[in-house]
Amino acid sequence: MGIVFTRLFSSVFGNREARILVLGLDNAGKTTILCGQTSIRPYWRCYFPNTQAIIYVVDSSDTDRLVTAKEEFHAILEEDELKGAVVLVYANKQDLPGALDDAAITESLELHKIKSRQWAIFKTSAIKGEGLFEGLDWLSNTLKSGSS
Ligand SMILES: Nc1nc2c(ncn2[C@@H]2O[C@H](COP(=O)(O)OP(=O)(O)OP(=O)(O)O)[C@@H](O)[C@H]2O)c(=O)[nH]1
Repeated sequence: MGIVFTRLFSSVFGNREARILVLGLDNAGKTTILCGQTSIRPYWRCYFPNTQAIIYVVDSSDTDRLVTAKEEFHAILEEDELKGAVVLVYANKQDLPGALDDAAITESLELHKIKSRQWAIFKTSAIKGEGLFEGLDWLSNTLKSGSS
Protein backbone atom coordinates (compact mmCIF):
# COMPACT_ATOMS: atom_id res chain seq x y z
CA MET A 1 0.00 0.00 0.00
CA GLY A 2 1.17 3.50 -0.65
CA ILE A 3 2.33 5.57 2.26
CA VAL A 4 -0.57 8.04 2.07
CA PHE A 5 -3.30 5.46 2.29
CA THR A 6 -1.34 3.47 4.85
CA ARG A 7 -1.25 6.51 7.13
CA LEU A 8 -4.93 7.12 6.61
CA PHE A 9 -5.65 3.47 7.18
CA SER A 10 -3.60 3.35 10.38
CA SER A 11 -5.30 6.44 11.73
CA VAL A 12 -8.69 4.77 11.35
CA PHE A 13 -7.95 1.11 11.95
CA GLY A 14 -5.11 1.43 14.47
CA ASN A 15 -3.41 -1.93 14.85
CA ARG A 16 -6.39 -3.95 13.75
CA GLU A 17 -5.92 -6.07 10.69
CA ALA A 18 -8.46 -6.26 7.92
CA ARG A 19 -8.29 -7.86 4.53
CA ILE A 20 -9.65 -5.38 2.05
CA LEU A 21 -9.79 -5.65 -1.74
CA VAL A 22 -9.59 -2.47 -3.78
CA LEU A 23 -11.34 -3.07 -7.10
CA GLY A 24 -12.74 -1.08 -9.98
CA LEU A 25 -12.40 -0.63 -13.72
CA ASP A 26 -9.11 0.55 -15.18
CA ASN A 27 -8.51 4.27 -14.73
CA ALA A 28 -11.02 4.50 -11.86
CA GLY A 29 -8.41 5.88 -9.47
CA LYS A 30 -7.40 2.81 -7.44
CA THR A 31 -3.67 3.51 -7.64
CA THR A 32 -4.17 7.16 -6.78
CA ILE A 33 -6.17 6.19 -3.71
CA LEU A 34 -3.54 3.72 -2.57
CA CYS A 35 -0.49 5.81 -3.42
CA GLY A 36 -1.58 9.40 -3.32
CA GLN A 37 -0.51 11.51 -6.23
CA THR A 38 2.75 9.76 -6.92
CA SER A 39 3.24 7.42 -9.81
CA ILE A 40 4.58 4.64 -7.63
CA ARG A 41 2.65 1.47 -8.28
CA PRO A 42 1.35 -0.15 -5.10
CA TYR A 43 2.43 -3.62 -4.14
CA TRP A 44 -0.73 -5.30 -3.09
CA ARG A 45 -1.98 -8.75 -3.69
CA CYS A 46 -5.58 -9.72 -4.06
CA TYR A 47 -6.80 -12.77 -2.27
CA PHE A 48 -10.49 -13.46 -2.27
CA PRO A 49 -10.67 -15.85 0.71
CA ASN A 50 -11.22 -14.20 4.08
CA THR A 51 -11.81 -10.81 2.52
CA GLN A 52 -13.74 -8.69 4.98
CA ALA A 53 -14.36 -5.70 2.77
CA ILE A 54 -14.32 -4.57 -0.82
CA ILE A 55 -13.59 -0.99 -1.77
CA TYR A 56 -15.05 -0.48 -5.22
CA VAL A 57 -13.72 2.59 -6.98
CA VAL A 58 -15.76 4.24 -9.72
CA ASP A 59 -14.76 7.06 -12.05
CA SER A 60 -17.86 9.20 -11.55
CA SER A 61 -17.03 11.27 -14.62
CA ASP A 62 -16.80 8.30 -16.98
CA THR A 63 -20.51 8.05 -17.63
CA ASP A 64 -19.98 5.98 -20.79
CA ARG A 65 -18.61 3.10 -18.77
CA LEU A 66 -20.97 3.10 -15.80
CA VAL A 67 -22.94 0.18 -17.22
CA THR A 68 -19.72 -1.83 -17.44
CA ALA A 69 -18.76 -0.72 -13.95
CA LYS A 70 -22.15 -1.92 -12.70
CA GLU A 71 -21.84 -5.30 -14.41
CA GLU A 72 -18.33 -5.87 -13.08
CA PHE A 73 -19.45 -4.83 -9.62
CA HIS A 74 -22.36 -7.25 -9.45
CA ALA A 75 -20.19 -10.04 -10.86
CA ILE A 76 -17.74 -9.45 -8.00
CA LEU A 77 -20.55 -9.60 -5.49
CA GLU A 78 -21.53 -13.00 -6.89
CA GLU A 79 -18.14 -14.50 -6.05
CA ASP A 80 -18.67 -17.14 -3.38
CA GLU A 81 -15.56 -16.17 -1.47
CA LEU A 82 -16.71 -12.56 -1.25
CA LYS A 83 -20.24 -13.25 -0.08
CA GLY A 84 -19.62 -12.00 3.44
CA ALA A 85 -17.61 -8.93 2.51
CA VAL A 86 -18.84 -5.46 3.39
CA VAL A 87 -18.87 -3.04 0.43
CA LEU A 88 -17.57 0.52 0.39
CA VAL A 89 -18.02 2.38 -2.89
CA TYR A 90 -15.87 5.38 -3.65
CA ALA A 91 -17.59 7.60 -6.21
CA ASN A 92 -14.25 9.01 -7.26
CA LYS A 93 -13.13 12.01 -9.37
CA GLN A 94 -15.72 14.34 -7.86
CA ASP A 95 -13.46 17.27 -8.72
CA LEU A 96 -14.08 16.78 -12.44
CA PRO A 97 -16.84 18.72 -14.15
CA GLY A 98 -19.79 16.51 -14.97
CA ALA A 99 -18.99 13.95 -12.29
CA LEU A 100 -22.14 12.23 -11.08
CA ASP A 101 -22.89 12.55 -7.38
CA ASP A 102 -23.34 9.71 -4.90
CA ALA A 103 -27.09 9.43 -5.49
CA ALA A 104 -26.60 9.09 -9.24
CA ILE A 105 -23.81 6.54 -8.83
CA THR A 106 -26.00 4.60 -6.39
CA GLU A 107 -28.64 4.46 -9.11
CA SER A 108 -26.18 3.54 -11.85
CA LEU A 109 -24.56 0.75 -9.89
CA GLU A 110 -27.97 -0.43 -8.63
CA LEU A 111 -26.65 -0.47 -5.09
CA HIS A 112 -30.14 -0.84 -3.67
CA LYS A 113 -30.22 -4.38 -5.06
CA ILE A 114 -27.69 -5.35 -2.40
CA LYS A 115 -29.73 -7.02 0.28
CA SER A 116 -27.56 -9.34 2.29
CA ARG A 117 -24.59 -7.22 3.25
CA GLN A 118 -23.75 -3.77 4.51
CA TRP A 119 -22.71 -1.16 1.99
CA ALA A 120 -22.11 2.56 1.77
CA ILE A 121 -21.07 5.06 -0.85
CA PHE A 122 -18.85 8.12 -0.39
CA LYS A 123 -17.95 10.88 -2.80
CA THR A 124 -14.18 11.10 -3.19
CA SER A 125 -11.48 12.93 -5.01
CA ALA A 126 -8.36 10.83 -4.75
CA ILE A 127 -6.37 13.66 -6.32
CA LYS A 128 -7.45 16.06 -3.59
CA GLY A 129 -7.56 13.40 -0.89
CA GLU A 130 -11.20 14.16 -0.14
CA GLY A 131 -13.73 11.68 1.17
CA LEU A 132 -11.26 8.85 1.62
CA PHE A 133 -11.10 9.18 5.39
CA GLU A 134 -14.87 9.31 5.80
CA GLY A 135 -15.23 6.10 3.82
CA LEU A 136 -12.57 4.28 5.80
CA ASP A 137 -14.08 5.49 9.05
CA TRP A 138 -17.42 3.96 8.05
CA LEU A 139 -15.64 0.75 7.08
CA SER A 140 -13.74 0.56 10.32
CA ASN A 141 -16.89 1.06 12.41
CA THR A 142 -18.85 -1.41 10.34
CA LEU A 143 -16.21 -4.11 10.61
CA LYS A 144 -15.84 -3.41 14.33
CA SER A 145 -19.54 -3.80 15.03
CA GLY A 146 -19.68 -6.92 12.89
CA SER A 147 -16.90 -8.66 14.78
CA SER A 148 -18.11 -7.86 18.29
N1 LIG B 1 -9.35 14.52 -11.60
C1 LIG B 1 -9.11 13.38 -10.96
N2 LIG B 1 -8.30 12.48 -11.51
C2 LIG B 1 -8.07 11.33 -10.82
C3 LIG B 1 -8.66 11.06 -9.56
N3 LIG B 1 -8.24 9.85 -9.15
C4 LIG B 1 -7.42 9.39 -10.11
N4 LIG B 1 -7.31 10.28 -11.11
C5 LIG B 1 -6.51 10.17 -12.34
O1 LIG B 1 -7.07 9.14 -13.13
C6 LIG B 1 -6.04 8.41 -13.79
C7 LIG B 1 -6.12 6.95 -13.41
O2 LIG B 1 -5.87 6.82 -12.04
P1 LIG B 1 -5.23 5.50 -11.42
O3 LIG B 1 -5.14 5.71 -9.96
O4 LIG B 1 -4.01 5.10 -12.15
O5 LIG B 1 -6.39 4.47 -11.77
P2 LIG B 1 -6.39 2.88 -11.56
O6 LIG B 1 -7.76 2.53 -11.11
O7 LIG B 1 -5.28 2.44 -10.67
O8 LIG B 1 -6.16 2.42 -13.06
P3 LIG B 1 -5.57 1.04 -13.63
O9 LIG B 1 -4.11 0.99 -13.25
O10 LIG B 1 -5.78 1.20 -15.09
O11 LIG B 1 -6.38 -0.09 -13.04
C8 LIG B 1 -4.73 9.06 -13.38
O12 LIG B 1 -4.38 9.99 -14.37
C9 LIG B 1 -5.08 9.77 -12.07
O13 LIG B 1 -4.28 10.91 -11.83
C10 LIG B 1 -9.52 12.07 -9.00
O14 LIG B 1 -10.10 11.94 -7.91
N5 LIG B 1 -9.71 13.20 -9.75
